[in-house]
Amino acid sequence: MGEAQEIFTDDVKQHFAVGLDSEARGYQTSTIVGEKIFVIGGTADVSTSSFDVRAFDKSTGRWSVPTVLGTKPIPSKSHSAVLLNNERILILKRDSTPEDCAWFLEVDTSYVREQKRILGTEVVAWSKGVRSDAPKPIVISGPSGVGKGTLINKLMKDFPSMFGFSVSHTTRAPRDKEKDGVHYHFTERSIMEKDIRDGKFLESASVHGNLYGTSIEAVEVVADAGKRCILDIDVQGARSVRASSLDAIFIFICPPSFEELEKRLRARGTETEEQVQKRLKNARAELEQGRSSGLFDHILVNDDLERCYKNIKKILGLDVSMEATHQSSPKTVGVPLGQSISEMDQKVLIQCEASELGKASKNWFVLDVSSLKGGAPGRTRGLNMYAINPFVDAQYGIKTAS
Ligand SMILES: Nc1ncnc2c1ncn2[C@@H]1O[C@H](COP(=O)(O)OP(=O)(O)OP(=O)(O)O)[C@@H](O)[C@H]1O
Ligand SMILES: Nc1nc2c(ncn2[C@@H]2O[C@H](COP(=O)(O)O)[C@@H](O)[C@H]2O)c(=O)[nH]1
Repeated sequence: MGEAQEIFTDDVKQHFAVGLDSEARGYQTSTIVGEKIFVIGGTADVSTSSFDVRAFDKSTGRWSVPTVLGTKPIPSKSHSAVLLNNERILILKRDSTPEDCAWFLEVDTSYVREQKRILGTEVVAWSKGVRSDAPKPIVISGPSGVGKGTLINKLMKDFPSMFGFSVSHTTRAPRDKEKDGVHYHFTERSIMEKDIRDGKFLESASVHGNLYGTSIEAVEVVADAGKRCILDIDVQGARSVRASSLDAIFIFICPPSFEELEKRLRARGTETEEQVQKRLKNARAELEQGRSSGLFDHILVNDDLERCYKNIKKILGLDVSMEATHQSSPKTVGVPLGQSISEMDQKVLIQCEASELGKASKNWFVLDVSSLKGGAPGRTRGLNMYAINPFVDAQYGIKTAS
Protein backbone atom coordinates (compact mmCIF):
# COMPACT_ATOMS: atom_id res chain seq x y z
CA MET A 1 0.00 0.00 0.00
CA GLY A 2 1.40 3.42 -0.83
CA GLU A 3 -0.26 6.00 1.29
CA ALA A 4 -0.35 9.68 0.45
CA GLN A 5 1.93 11.92 2.43
CA GLU A 6 1.65 15.62 2.85
CA ILE A 7 5.30 16.18 3.71
CA PHE A 8 8.41 14.99 1.95
CA THR A 9 11.04 12.82 3.55
CA ASP A 10 14.48 14.35 4.05
CA ASP A 11 16.17 12.20 1.42
CA VAL A 12 13.70 13.41 -1.18
CA LYS A 13 14.15 17.01 -0.09
CA GLN A 14 17.88 16.71 -0.66
CA HIS A 15 17.31 15.98 -4.32
CA PHE A 16 15.48 19.10 -5.22
CA ALA A 17 14.90 22.58 -4.06
CA VAL A 18 11.91 23.61 -6.11
CA GLY A 19 8.28 22.76 -5.67
CA LEU A 20 8.17 21.93 -1.99
CA ASP A 21 7.10 25.27 -0.68
CA SER A 22 3.47 24.36 -0.16
CA GLU A 23 2.62 27.73 1.36
CA ALA A 24 3.72 29.42 -1.82
CA ARG A 25 2.19 26.81 -4.09
CA GLY A 26 -1.08 25.98 -2.33
CA TYR A 27 -2.11 22.60 -1.02
CA GLN A 28 -0.25 19.52 -2.29
CA THR A 29 -0.07 15.81 -1.59
CA SER A 30 2.68 13.44 -2.57
CA THR A 31 2.15 9.77 -3.30
CA ILE A 32 4.94 7.24 -3.73
CA VAL A 33 4.47 4.83 -6.62
CA GLY A 34 7.57 2.66 -7.04
CA GLU A 35 10.50 4.92 -7.91
CA LYS A 36 8.23 7.92 -8.52
CA ILE A 37 6.62 10.43 -6.24
CA PHE A 38 3.52 12.04 -7.70
CA VAL A 39 2.87 15.52 -6.38
CA ILE A 40 -0.72 16.61 -6.86
CA GLY A 41 -1.93 20.16 -6.31
CA GLY A 42 -0.23 23.49 -6.02
CA THR A 43 -1.15 26.80 -7.56
CA ALA A 44 -0.18 30.43 -7.51
CA ASP A 45 -3.35 31.14 -5.52
CA VAL A 46 -2.71 29.68 -2.07
CA SER A 47 -6.40 29.39 -1.19
CA THR A 48 -7.06 26.59 -3.67
CA SER A 49 -5.30 23.60 -5.11
CA SER A 50 -5.42 23.33 -8.87
CA PHE A 51 -4.68 19.60 -9.18
CA ASP A 52 -1.57 20.08 -11.26
CA VAL A 53 0.54 16.93 -11.45
CA ARG A 54 4.32 16.65 -11.23
CA ALA A 55 6.47 13.58 -10.75
CA PHE A 56 9.79 13.21 -8.98
CA ASP A 57 11.96 10.27 -10.00
CA LYS A 58 13.90 9.09 -6.94
CA SER A 59 16.43 7.18 -9.01
CA THR A 60 17.41 10.11 -11.26
CA GLY A 61 16.60 12.91 -8.84
CA ARG A 62 14.66 14.70 -11.60
CA TRP A 63 11.26 16.34 -11.78
CA SER A 64 8.99 15.85 -14.76
CA VAL A 65 5.58 17.13 -15.78
CA PRO A 66 3.69 14.23 -17.33
CA THR A 67 1.16 14.51 -20.15
CA VAL A 68 -2.16 14.72 -18.32
CA LEU A 69 -5.15 13.16 -20.10
CA GLY A 70 -8.81 13.60 -19.17
CA THR A 71 -10.49 16.50 -17.41
CA LYS A 72 -8.89 17.37 -14.10
CA PRO A 73 -11.03 18.13 -11.04
CA ILE A 74 -12.00 21.73 -10.41
CA PRO A 75 -9.78 23.26 -7.72
CA SER A 76 -10.52 22.72 -4.04
CA LYS A 77 -8.93 23.93 -0.82
CA SER A 78 -7.36 20.61 -0.02
CA HIS A 79 -7.65 16.91 -0.69
CA SER A 80 -6.54 13.51 0.52
CA ALA A 81 -4.75 11.01 -1.69
CA VAL A 82 -4.25 7.28 -1.40
CA LEU A 83 -2.68 4.80 -3.80
CA LEU A 84 -4.76 1.81 -4.92
CA ASN A 85 -3.14 -1.33 -6.37
CA ASN A 86 -0.08 0.67 -7.43
CA GLU A 87 -2.07 1.79 -10.46
CA ARG A 88 -4.29 4.73 -9.51
CA ILE A 89 -4.39 7.41 -6.83
CA LEU A 90 -7.76 8.02 -5.22
CA ILE A 91 -8.31 11.71 -4.54
CA LEU A 92 -10.99 12.80 -2.09
CA LYS A 93 -11.63 16.52 -2.37
CA ARG A 94 -12.58 18.56 0.65
CA ASP A 95 -15.32 21.17 0.55
CA SER A 96 -16.80 19.74 -2.62
CA THR A 97 -20.21 18.43 -3.57
CA PRO A 98 -20.96 14.70 -3.29
CA GLU A 99 -20.99 14.55 -7.09
CA ASP A 100 -17.50 15.94 -7.35
CA CYS A 101 -15.54 14.61 -4.39
CA ALA A 102 -14.03 11.29 -5.59
CA TRP A 103 -11.48 11.32 -8.41
CA PHE A 104 -8.78 8.99 -9.65
CA LEU A 105 -5.41 9.88 -11.09
CA GLU A 106 -4.37 6.82 -13.09
CA VAL A 107 -0.60 6.36 -13.09
CA ASP A 108 -0.12 2.78 -14.27
CA THR A 109 -3.35 1.32 -15.67
CA SER A 110 -3.51 -0.45 -19.04
CA TYR A 111 -4.95 2.72 -20.61
CA VAL A 112 -2.09 4.84 -19.28
CA ARG A 113 0.51 2.28 -20.41
CA GLU A 114 -1.02 2.23 -23.90
CA GLN A 115 -1.07 6.04 -24.09
CA LYS A 116 2.56 6.15 -22.94
CA ARG A 117 3.42 3.83 -25.81
CA ILE A 118 1.48 5.92 -28.35
CA LEU A 119 2.58 9.35 -27.14
CA GLY A 120 6.11 8.36 -26.14
CA THR A 121 5.91 10.49 -22.97
CA GLU A 122 5.18 10.03 -19.29
CA VAL A 123 1.36 9.93 -19.03
CA VAL A 124 -1.22 10.14 -16.24
CA ALA A 125 -4.99 10.30 -16.68
CA TRP A 126 -7.85 11.73 -14.61
CA SER A 127 -11.09 9.84 -14.18
CA LYS A 128 -14.04 10.88 -12.03
CA GLY A 129 -15.50 8.35 -9.57
CA VAL A 130 -19.20 7.53 -9.76
CA ARG A 131 -21.29 5.21 -7.65
CA SER A 132 -21.90 1.57 -8.53
CA ASP A 133 -25.38 1.79 -9.97
CA ALA A 134 -24.86 4.49 -12.58
CA PRO A 135 -26.51 3.00 -15.69
CA LYS A 136 -24.31 1.71 -18.49
CA PRO A 137 -23.98 3.75 -21.70
CA ILE A 138 -25.59 2.29 -24.82
CA VAL A 139 -23.73 1.82 -28.10
CA ILE A 140 -26.02 1.57 -31.13
CA SER A 141 -24.45 0.46 -34.38
CA GLY A 142 -25.58 -0.72 -37.80
CA PRO A 143 -25.25 0.18 -41.48
CA SER A 144 -26.03 3.65 -42.75
CA GLY A 145 -29.76 4.09 -43.39
CA VAL A 146 -30.90 1.22 -41.15
CA GLY A 147 -32.74 3.58 -38.79
CA LYS A 148 -30.37 4.07 -35.82
CA GLY A 149 -30.93 7.82 -35.69
CA THR A 150 -34.71 7.37 -35.96
CA LEU A 151 -34.75 4.90 -33.06
CA ILE A 152 -32.44 7.06 -30.92
CA ASN A 153 -34.57 10.16 -31.54
CA LYS A 154 -37.63 8.26 -30.34
CA LEU A 155 -35.86 7.22 -27.14
CA MET A 156 -34.65 10.76 -26.48
CA LYS A 157 -38.11 12.18 -27.11
CA ASP A 158 -39.95 9.67 -24.93
CA PHE A 159 -37.36 9.66 -22.11
CA PRO A 160 -35.78 13.11 -22.16
CA SER A 161 -34.57 13.09 -18.57
CA MET A 162 -33.11 9.62 -18.83
CA PHE A 163 -31.00 9.65 -21.99
CA GLY A 164 -28.42 11.99 -23.46
CA PHE A 165 -26.86 11.77 -26.90
CA SER A 166 -23.09 11.60 -27.28
CA VAL A 167 -22.43 14.31 -29.86
CA SER A 168 -19.69 12.98 -32.13
CA HIS A 169 -17.10 14.92 -34.07
CA THR A 170 -17.00 14.55 -37.85
CA THR A 171 -15.15 16.00 -40.80
CA ARG A 172 -18.14 15.56 -43.13
CA ALA A 173 -20.11 18.64 -44.17
CA PRO A 174 -23.36 19.37 -42.31
CA ARG A 175 -26.62 18.37 -43.99
CA ASP A 176 -29.56 20.77 -44.23
CA LYS A 177 -31.05 21.24 -40.76
CA GLU A 178 -28.04 19.69 -39.01
CA LYS A 179 -26.75 21.97 -36.25
CA ASP A 180 -23.17 22.21 -35.04
CA GLY A 181 -22.93 20.95 -31.45
CA VAL A 182 -26.32 19.24 -31.61
CA HIS A 183 -26.11 16.60 -34.34
CA TYR A 184 -22.32 16.66 -34.60
CA HIS A 185 -19.35 18.81 -33.80
CA PHE A 186 -18.39 19.62 -37.39
CA THR A 187 -14.65 20.04 -37.56
CA GLU A 188 -11.54 20.29 -39.70
CA ARG A 189 -9.59 17.10 -40.32
CA SER A 190 -6.26 18.57 -39.14
CA ILE A 191 -7.82 19.77 -35.87
CA MET A 192 -9.53 16.48 -35.24
CA GLU A 193 -6.38 14.50 -36.03
CA LYS A 194 -4.43 16.58 -33.52
CA ASP A 195 -7.11 16.07 -30.85
CA ILE A 196 -7.01 12.32 -31.51
CA ARG A 197 -3.22 12.35 -31.09
CA ASP A 198 -3.63 14.31 -27.86
CA GLY A 199 -5.81 11.53 -26.44
CA LYS A 200 -9.07 13.49 -26.40
CA PHE A 201 -11.06 10.76 -28.13
CA LEU A 202 -12.56 7.59 -26.75
CA GLU A 203 -12.68 6.19 -30.29
CA SER A 204 -12.41 7.42 -33.84
CA ALA A 205 -12.67 5.86 -37.30
CA SER A 206 -12.65 6.64 -40.96
CA VAL A 207 -16.25 6.05 -42.08
CA HIS A 208 -17.45 6.41 -45.70
CA GLY A 209 -14.43 8.62 -46.44
CA ASN A 210 -14.74 10.99 -43.47
CA LEU A 211 -13.35 11.00 -39.96
CA TYR A 212 -15.83 10.41 -37.12
CA GLY A 213 -15.11 10.12 -33.42
CA THR A 214 -16.46 10.18 -29.89
CA SER A 215 -14.60 12.58 -27.62
CA ILE A 216 -14.20 11.71 -23.97
CA GLU A 217 -15.89 15.00 -23.18
CA ALA A 218 -18.98 14.06 -25.26
CA VAL A 219 -19.57 11.06 -23.01
CA GLU A 220 -18.71 12.88 -19.78
CA VAL A 221 -21.07 15.79 -20.49
CA VAL A 222 -23.98 13.34 -20.61
CA ALA A 223 -22.88 11.56 -17.42
CA ASP A 224 -22.49 14.92 -15.66
CA ALA A 225 -26.09 15.76 -16.57
CA GLY A 226 -27.13 12.58 -14.72
CA LYS A 227 -28.22 10.90 -17.94
CA ARG A 228 -27.51 7.62 -19.64
CA CYS A 229 -25.31 8.13 -22.68
CA ILE A 230 -26.30 6.87 -26.16
CA LEU A 231 -23.57 6.50 -28.78
CA ASP A 232 -24.48 6.17 -32.48
CA ILE A 233 -21.26 4.83 -33.99
CA ASP A 234 -20.11 2.45 -36.71
CA VAL A 235 -18.82 -1.10 -36.14
CA GLN A 236 -15.16 -0.03 -36.03
CA GLY A 237 -16.06 2.48 -33.32
CA ALA A 238 -18.05 -0.15 -31.41
CA ARG A 239 -15.01 -2.42 -31.47
CA SER A 240 -12.80 0.34 -30.07
CA VAL A 241 -15.30 1.15 -27.33
CA ARG A 242 -15.55 -2.55 -26.44
CA ALA A 243 -11.76 -2.59 -26.03
CA SER A 244 -11.85 0.58 -23.91
CA SER A 245 -12.76 0.95 -20.26
CA LEU A 246 -16.28 2.19 -21.05
CA ASP A 247 -18.59 -0.53 -19.76
CA ALA A 248 -21.50 -0.29 -22.22
CA ILE A 249 -24.39 -2.26 -23.72
CA PHE A 250 -23.84 -2.93 -27.43
CA ILE A 251 -26.83 -3.15 -29.79
CA PHE A 252 -26.59 -3.87 -33.53
CA ILE A 253 -29.46 -2.90 -35.83
CA CYS A 254 -29.98 -4.88 -39.05
CA PRO A 255 -32.27 -4.07 -41.98
CA PRO A 256 -34.93 -6.64 -42.96
CA SER A 257 -33.17 -6.94 -46.34
CA PHE A 258 -30.42 -5.27 -48.32
CA GLU A 259 -33.00 -3.97 -50.81
CA GLU A 260 -34.95 -2.28 -48.01
CA LEU A 261 -31.73 -0.68 -46.71
CA GLU A 262 -31.00 0.74 -50.15
CA LYS A 263 -34.59 2.02 -50.41
CA ARG A 264 -34.35 3.83 -47.05
CA LEU A 265 -30.99 5.35 -47.79
CA ARG A 266 -32.19 6.70 -51.14
CA ALA A 267 -35.53 7.87 -49.74
CA ARG A 268 -33.71 9.88 -47.06
CA GLY A 269 -32.24 11.90 -49.90
CA THR A 270 -29.23 13.19 -47.99
CA GLU A 271 -26.44 11.56 -50.00
CA THR A 272 -25.16 11.91 -53.54
CA GLU A 273 -25.36 8.81 -55.74
CA GLU A 274 -21.64 8.28 -55.25
CA GLN A 275 -22.07 8.45 -51.46
CA VAL A 276 -25.02 6.06 -51.56
CA GLN A 277 -22.90 3.53 -53.48
CA LYS A 278 -20.06 3.89 -51.02
CA ARG A 279 -22.38 3.49 -48.01
CA LEU A 280 -24.07 0.41 -49.51
CA LYS A 281 -20.72 -1.20 -50.23
CA ASN A 282 -19.62 -0.59 -46.64
CA ALA A 283 -22.99 -1.85 -45.39
CA ARG A 284 -22.29 -5.38 -46.68
CA ALA A 285 -19.07 -5.59 -44.66
CA GLU A 286 -20.69 -4.01 -41.60
CA LEU A 287 -23.60 -6.43 -41.66
CA GLU A 288 -21.25 -9.38 -41.88
CA GLN A 289 -19.09 -8.13 -39.00
CA GLY A 290 -22.01 -7.02 -36.86
CA ARG A 291 -23.88 -10.28 -37.13
CA SER A 292 -20.96 -12.64 -36.68
CA SER A 293 -18.30 -11.06 -34.49
CA GLY A 294 -19.81 -11.59 -31.04
CA LEU A 295 -19.12 -7.91 -30.48
CA PHE A 296 -22.75 -7.05 -29.85
CA ASP A 297 -24.86 -8.04 -26.86
CA HIS A 298 -28.10 -7.71 -28.85
CA ILE A 299 -28.93 -7.87 -32.56
CA LEU A 300 -32.28 -6.42 -33.63
CA VAL A 301 -33.98 -6.25 -37.03
CA ASN A 302 -35.54 -2.87 -37.78
CA ASP A 303 -38.40 -4.08 -39.95
CA ASP A 304 -41.41 -2.55 -38.32
CA LEU A 305 -40.19 0.62 -36.56
CA GLU A 306 -42.56 0.34 -33.57
CA ARG A 307 -41.70 -3.32 -33.02
CA CYS A 308 -37.95 -2.63 -33.10
CA TYR A 309 -38.38 0.34 -30.75
CA LYS A 310 -40.34 -1.84 -28.33
CA ASN A 311 -37.53 -4.39 -28.37
CA ILE A 312 -34.92 -1.74 -27.61
CA LYS A 313 -36.99 -0.51 -24.69
CA LYS A 314 -37.25 -4.08 -23.43
CA ILE A 315 -33.45 -4.50 -23.56
CA LEU A 316 -33.05 -1.26 -21.63
CA GLY A 317 -35.60 -2.32 -19.03
CA LEU A 318 -38.07 0.44 -19.92
CA ASP A 319 -41.79 0.30 -20.06
CA VAL A 320 -44.29 2.87 -21.30
CA SER A 321 -44.99 4.44 -17.92
CA MET A 322 -41.39 4.92 -16.92
CA GLU A 323 -40.68 8.49 -17.97
CA ALA A 324 -43.55 9.79 -15.86
CA THR A 325 -42.17 8.10 -12.76
CA HIS A 326 -38.50 8.46 -13.58
CA GLN A 327 -36.63 10.69 -11.23
CA SER A 328 -32.98 11.25 -11.82
CA SER A 329 -31.38 9.92 -8.67
CA PRO A 330 -28.03 11.23 -7.48
CA LYS A 331 -25.47 9.70 -9.77
CA THR A 332 -22.33 9.93 -7.70
CA VAL A 333 -21.35 8.51 -4.40
CA GLY A 334 -21.90 10.84 -1.46
CA VAL A 335 -18.47 10.66 0.07
CA PRO A 336 -18.29 12.78 3.21
CA LEU A 337 -15.63 15.42 3.45
CA GLY A 338 -12.55 13.40 4.36
CA GLN A 339 -10.38 14.48 7.23
CA SER A 340 -7.94 11.62 6.88
CA ILE A 341 -7.95 8.51 4.78
CA SER A 342 -6.04 5.25 4.59
CA GLU A 343 -6.40 2.08 2.58
CA MET A 344 -6.58 -1.54 3.68
CA ASP A 345 -7.69 -4.58 1.70
CA GLN A 346 -9.38 -2.52 -1.01
CA LYS A 347 -11.27 -0.54 1.61
CA VAL A 348 -10.55 3.13 2.07
CA LEU A 349 -11.17 4.31 5.60
CA ILE A 350 -12.33 7.90 5.90
CA GLN A 351 -12.39 9.65 9.22
CA CYS A 352 -14.62 12.70 9.38
CA GLU A 353 -14.61 15.44 11.93
CA ALA A 354 -17.93 15.65 13.72
CA SER A 355 -18.23 19.40 13.34
CA GLU A 356 -18.71 18.94 9.61
CA LEU A 357 -21.57 16.58 10.23
CA GLY A 358 -23.16 18.58 13.01
CA LYS A 359 -22.39 16.05 15.74
CA ALA A 360 -19.89 15.90 18.57
CA SER A 361 -17.91 12.77 17.74
CA LYS A 362 -15.70 11.48 14.96
CA ASN A 363 -17.25 9.37 12.24
CA TRP A 364 -15.82 6.61 10.14
CA PHE A 365 -16.81 5.65 6.67
CA VAL A 366 -15.63 2.89 4.38
CA LEU A 367 -15.27 3.40 0.68
CA ASP A 368 -15.16 -0.06 -0.85
CA VAL A 369 -13.09 0.09 -4.03
CA SER A 370 -12.79 -3.66 -4.58
CA SER A 371 -15.08 -3.70 -7.60
CA LEU A 372 -14.01 -0.65 -9.55
CA LYS A 373 -14.94 -0.71 -13.23
CA GLY A 374 -14.13 1.50 -16.15
CA GLY A 375 -11.70 4.34 -15.62
CA ALA A 376 -9.90 6.64 -17.98
CA PRO A 377 -10.89 7.58 -20.58
CA GLY A 378 -14.22 8.18 -18.85
CA ARG A 379 -15.65 7.54 -15.43
CA THR A 380 -14.53 5.08 -12.75
CA ARG A 381 -17.65 3.27 -11.64
CA GLY A 382 -18.29 1.00 -8.71
CA LEU A 383 -17.60 3.19 -5.69
CA ASN A 384 -19.49 1.81 -2.74
CA MET A 385 -19.76 3.78 0.47
CA TYR A 386 -21.02 2.91 3.95
CA ALA A 387 -20.68 4.14 7.52
CA ILE A 388 -19.09 1.96 10.20
CA ASN A 389 -19.03 2.02 13.96
CA PRO A 390 -15.42 1.70 15.14
CA PHE A 391 -16.52 0.64 18.62
CA VAL A 392 -17.91 -2.61 17.30
CA ASP A 393 -16.16 -2.97 13.98
CA ALA A 394 -12.80 -4.45 14.89
CA GLN A 395 -12.57 -5.88 11.40
CA TYR A 396 -10.68 -2.80 10.25
CA GLY A 397 -8.51 -2.60 13.35
CA ILE A 398 -9.81 0.88 14.15
CA LYS A 399 -9.15 2.16 17.65
CA THR A 400 -11.94 4.02 19.39
CA ALA A 401 -11.90 7.63 18.28
CA SER A 402 -11.92 9.97 21.23
N1 LIG B 1 -38.51 0.70 -39.64
C1 LIG B 1 -38.45 1.60 -40.64
N2 LIG B 1 -39.23 1.46 -41.71
C2 LIG B 1 -39.18 2.33 -42.74
N3 LIG B 1 -38.35 3.41 -42.77
C3 LIG B 1 -37.54 3.59 -41.72
C4 LIG B 1 -37.54 2.70 -40.61
N4 LIG B 1 -36.62 3.14 -39.71
C5 LIG B 1 -36.07 4.25 -40.25
N5 LIG B 1 -36.61 4.53 -41.44
C6 LIG B 1 -36.27 5.62 -42.38
O1 LIG B 1 -35.01 5.27 -42.95
C7 LIG B 1 -34.23 6.43 -43.21
C8 LIG B 1 -32.87 6.25 -42.57
O2 LIG B 1 -33.02 6.28 -41.15
P1 LIG B 1 -31.94 6.93 -40.22
O3 LIG B 1 -31.52 8.23 -40.76
O4 LIG B 1 -32.48 6.88 -38.85
O5 LIG B 1 -30.77 5.87 -40.41
P2 LIG B 1 -29.35 5.79 -39.69
O6 LIG B 1 -29.10 4.36 -39.40
O7 LIG B 1 -29.32 6.72 -38.55
O8 LIG B 1 -28.38 6.29 -40.83
P3 LIG B 1 -26.89 6.89 -40.73
O9 LIG B 1 -26.03 5.83 -40.16
O10 LIG B 1 -26.53 7.23 -42.13
O11 LIG B 1 -26.95 8.10 -39.86
C9 LIG B 1 -35.00 7.61 -42.65
O12 LIG B 1 -35.63 8.28 -43.71
C10 LIG B 1 -36.04 6.97 -41.73
O13 LIG B 1 -37.22 7.72 -41.63
N1 LIG C 1 -16.86 5.35 -35.23
C1 LIG C 1 -17.78 6.33 -35.23
N2 LIG C 1 -18.79 6.30 -36.10
C2 LIG C 1 -19.69 7.29 -36.05
C3 LIG C 1 -19.61 8.33 -35.14
N3 LIG C 1 -20.65 9.17 -35.33
C4 LIG C 1 -21.37 8.65 -36.31
N4 LIG C 1 -20.81 7.51 -36.76
C5 LIG C 1 -21.28 6.62 -37.82
O1 LIG C 1 -21.02 7.19 -39.05
C6 LIG C 1 -21.96 6.71 -39.99
C7 LIG C 1 -22.40 7.80 -40.90
O2 LIG C 1 -23.09 8.79 -40.20
P1 LIG C 1 -23.81 10.00 -40.98
O3 LIG C 1 -24.31 10.91 -39.93
O4 LIG C 1 -22.76 10.62 -41.86
O5 LIG C 1 -24.92 9.37 -41.79
C8 LIG C 1 -23.09 6.08 -39.17
O6 LIG C 1 -23.01 4.68 -39.31
C9 LIG C 1 -22.80 6.44 -37.78
O7 LIG C 1 -23.14 5.44 -36.87
C10 LIG C 1 -18.51 8.34 -34.22
O8 LIG C 1 -18.34 9.21 -33.37
N5 LIG C 1 -17.63 7.32 -34.32
